[in-house]
Amino acid sequence: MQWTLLVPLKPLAQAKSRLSDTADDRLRPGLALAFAQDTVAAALACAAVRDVVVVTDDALAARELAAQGAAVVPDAPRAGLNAALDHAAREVRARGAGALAALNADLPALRPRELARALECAAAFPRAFLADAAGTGTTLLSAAPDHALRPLFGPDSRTRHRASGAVELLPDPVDSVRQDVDTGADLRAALALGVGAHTAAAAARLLMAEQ
Ligand SMILES: Nc1nc2c(ncn2[C@@H]2O[C@H](COP(=O)(O)OP(=O)(O)OP(=O)(O)O)[C@@H](O)[C@H]2O)c(=O)[nH]1
Ligand SMILES: C=C(OP(=O)(O)O)C(=O)O
Repeated sequence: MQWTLLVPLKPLAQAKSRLSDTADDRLRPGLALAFAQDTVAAALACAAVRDVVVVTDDALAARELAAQGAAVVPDAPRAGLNAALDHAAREVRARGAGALAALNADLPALRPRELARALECAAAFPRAFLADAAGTGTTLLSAAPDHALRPLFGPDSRTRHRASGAVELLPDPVDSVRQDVDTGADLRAALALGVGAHTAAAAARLLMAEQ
């Protein structure tokens, strides 16, 4: 099965607010963009992915991610993450997309093969999801062709996605797909897994600023 991935991204100036004790206002937007660039690069390199559609209103991120090969859908509802995903899912389905998955933009250690493994498991179910490394959230939510995505991201989304009937995926280790970065500790965990080039450069700038 070939997938269309929806990658939602907040305006960079507001993104990753929980990283404010790790990266100040001058560095945090660049860090959020770097996470998204590494996420999109790995997604585009995944053999199971047909296309990557970034859902954002951020002009700089839209330009940079389009240059990598992603399509961009504006966050027209401007009513939060789930509304943005619902809107983008309708748009891409109207243009003929089949299997869909929402994938967070904060997965800087993402490995194409691990993403392929998670999507391969997801292909067996109408709707499925992958829990994040912390165990309470969700990094990926999938919908087979002809099934609505029905995103329920946010606090305790693992429980909410399960309660909605989505099947929890338990693939062989896919740590890089689960390791979202919300906090400084998450960033250290992602760096230990091995991040993409954009995040490596942004993390080096963080270290320089600390000295
Ligand atoms: N398009 C769009 N994306 C969103 C919105 N809210 C969150 N996202 C994205 O959804 C994904 C998961 O969100 P979070 O992990 O909470 O990221 P965040 O909102 O930047 O982080 P915090 O500010 O710390 O809550 C990230 O890729 C965000 O950029 C929204 O309102 N619109
Ligand atoms: C929006 C989510 O991400 P986070 O927990 O990283 O805020 C979620 O897990 O549903």
